[in-house]
Amino acid sequence: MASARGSIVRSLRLVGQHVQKQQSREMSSSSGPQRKVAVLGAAGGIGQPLGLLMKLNPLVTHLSLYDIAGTPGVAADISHCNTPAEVSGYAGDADLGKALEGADIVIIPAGVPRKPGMTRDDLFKINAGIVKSLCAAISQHCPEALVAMISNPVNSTVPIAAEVFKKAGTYDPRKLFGVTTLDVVRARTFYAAKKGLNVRDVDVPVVGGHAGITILPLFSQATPKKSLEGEELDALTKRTQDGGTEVVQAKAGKGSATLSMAYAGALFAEACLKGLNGQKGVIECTYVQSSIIPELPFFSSKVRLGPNGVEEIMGLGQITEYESKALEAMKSELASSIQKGVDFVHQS
Ligand SMILES: NC(=O)c1ccc[n+]([C@@H]2O[C@H](COP(=O)([O-])OP(=O)(O)OC[C@H]3O[C@@H](n4cnc5c(N)ncnc54)[C@H](O)[C@@H]3O)[C@@H](O)[C@H]2O)c1
Ligand SMILES: O=C(O)C[C@H](O)C(=O)O
Repeated sequence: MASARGSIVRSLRLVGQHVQKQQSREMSSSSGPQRKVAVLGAAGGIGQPLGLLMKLNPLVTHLSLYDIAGTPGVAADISHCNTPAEVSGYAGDADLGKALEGADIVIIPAGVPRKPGMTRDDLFKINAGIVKSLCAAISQHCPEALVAMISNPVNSTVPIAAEVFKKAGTYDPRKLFGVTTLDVVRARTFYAAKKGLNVRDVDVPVVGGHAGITILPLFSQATPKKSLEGEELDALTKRTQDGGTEVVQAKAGKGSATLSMAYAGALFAEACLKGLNGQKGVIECTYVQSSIIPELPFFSSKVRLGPNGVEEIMGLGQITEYESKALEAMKSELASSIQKGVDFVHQS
């Protein structure tokens, strides 16, 4: 009897804690700034779980879900979660303006994913056009928004977005990002597992771009610091670079990373929201217009985020000979992917 009463008291206490947490979340959301986040490609493999994670984020007050089809259903479903963000679903070109109007952040996972045997660059033919038309709409309806590009090939789709914005006269390089957070998420996971560390304590900067050898994890700067060299370093570097292919092969024709990408995209969007809201010390690796490697006008490195997007692009820090060789090796591929994106906008 006494133990039954004890367990009822414990359950009531847990319910009380849950309600308190919920209330404090609602207060922080209703007392904080109004923030509209738009997801373009919201009915897709990434878009759906990403929409869900953004609905759970207390910094989001309005979630706008856009796709060419299917979004009313996704929006109705997500809107039933008892968190404060208001949810709207928009489907089709005619609704794109409404989906974007007033957005603070636009996240773009629209476009086709890889199948086994394909490179990310094989997606260029289809995704370049999709990104171009979505970015034209952004420059018309929410030119001040931060734009977080997930659609592949990121190494080219970000330069495409930049050129579209330049043409429209709305380009602000501080507000355009290629989302490379999944590379960081993978590097942290693989490093923690290899070194027997608690993954929550681990960080690994990843620089360069987002395809094969252009992905360069800087394990020499990983924290907590553990010795990593020779074959072990090679294997971990390669696994991080091939993380996307590992998932594509495991899914065997049913697409590429969606759930881990939604998680990574939500982490990145939250960092952008914190920066917009004036939180200090928000640092993420992301692919942005950069001059730290002169021959690569876009490059991913640690970036400090703030109320205007990019506040500071941090240098590479001290890198090892191994990393410096890998950096040299990626340059021509990354430079030509960037140029391919630029040319696409000017030739089409
Ligand atoms: N940056 C990264 O780390 C990373 C990680 C994983 C996947 N990706 C990329 O993200 C993209 C999406 O992947 P997915 O698995 O979600 O694909 P998916 O096919 O499941 O979903 C894509 C969605 O985009 C929509 N879409 C197509 N054209 C559109 C348009 N003009 N406007 C709005 N929506 C449009 C489709 O209707 C679909 O719902 C792919 O290009 C993939 O390679 C990037
Ligand atoms: O690998 C892909 O095609 C998707 C994505 O870029 C990833 O890294 O998982």
